[in-house]
Amino acid sequence: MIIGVTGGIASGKSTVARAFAALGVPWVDADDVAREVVEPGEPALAEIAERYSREVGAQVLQEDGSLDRRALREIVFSYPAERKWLESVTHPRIRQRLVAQLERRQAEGAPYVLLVSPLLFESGQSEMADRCLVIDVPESLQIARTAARDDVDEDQARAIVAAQMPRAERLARADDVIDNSGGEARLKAQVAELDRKYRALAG
Ligand SMILES: CC(C)(COP(=O)(O)OP(=O)(O)OC[C@H]1O[C@@H](n2cnc3c(N)ncnc32)[C@H](O)[C@@H]1O)[C@@H](O)C(=O)NCCC(=O)NCCS
Ligand SMILES: Nc1ncnc2c1ncn2[C@@H]1O[C@H](COP(=O)(O)OP(=O)(O)OP(=O)(O)O)[C@@H](O)[C@H]1O
Repeated sequence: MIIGVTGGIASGKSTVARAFAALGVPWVDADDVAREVVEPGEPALAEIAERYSREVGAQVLQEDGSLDRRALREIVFSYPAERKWLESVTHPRIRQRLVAQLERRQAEGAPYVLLVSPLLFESGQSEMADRCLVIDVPESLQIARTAARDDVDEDQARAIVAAQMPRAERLARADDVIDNSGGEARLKAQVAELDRKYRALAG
C-alpha cells in the first residue's frame, strides 16, 4: 500500500515522514528526487542550462557547474510560464525515479510506504497512491515557517504558496488529514493513530 503525503511548502511533510519512520515506515521523497534529476551530468540539467544561457540570457549555473537553485527559484516563482517549462523537463524524470524507489521499498517488505510530495495532486503523482494524507496548516503559519527555515523572504514564500494548490482544494481531495498547527507532540499522536489505521488497512 502506498500512502501519498502532501501539503504546501513548510506544512510539515518531512516532520510527519520522520514520525512515521520512527514507527518503522519507509518513505520516498519527491523533493529529494527533484534534486537528483538536476545533478551535474543529468540530462535535465543540460536542458535547463542550455535554455537559460541561449534563450533567456540568465545565469542558472554556479561556477562548479551545479545548479544555482536560488537563481532558478527566483525566476520560476516570478514567471509562471518558466515554472511550467521547468516542470515539463523535471516531472517526467521525477515520476520515473519515484516509481522505481517505491517498488524497491515495497519489495523490502514494509507494511506500507509513504510517497511524500509537495505537488502530489498538481503533478498527478497521486495516481501512484492508494490513499492521500494531507498535512494541513493555515497559510500564515506556512509563510512564517518558510521564512524562519529557508533563505526566502515573505514575498517569495507567498509566491510559492500561490503556485501550489489552494488549501481548500487540497483538503477536498484528502482521504486523511493531519492538523499540524499545534506542537510536535500533537503531530506525533495523530501519526500514531494513522499508523494503526494504515497497518490494519494493509492487512
Ligand atoms: C525551483 C527550484 C530549483 C528551487 O530550489 P530550492 O532548493 O530553492 O527549493 P526546494 O527544491 O527545496 O523546494 C522547496 C519547496 O518549494 C516548493 N516547490 C518546488 N517546486 C515547485 C513547483 N514547481 N511548484 C510549486 N511549488 C514548488 C515545494 O513546496 C518545495 O518543497 C526547485 O524547487 C525545482 O527544481 N523545482 C522544480 C521541480 C519540482 O517541481 N519539485 C517539486 C517536487 S516534485
Ligand atoms: N508542529 C510543529 N510545530 C512547530 N514547528 C514545526 C511543526 N512541524 C514542523 N515545524 C517546522 O516547520 C518547518 C517546516 O517543516 P517541514 O520541513 O517538515 O515541512 P515540509 O512540508 O517538509 O516543507 P517543504 O515542503 O517546504 O520542504 C520546519 O522548520 C519544522 O521544524
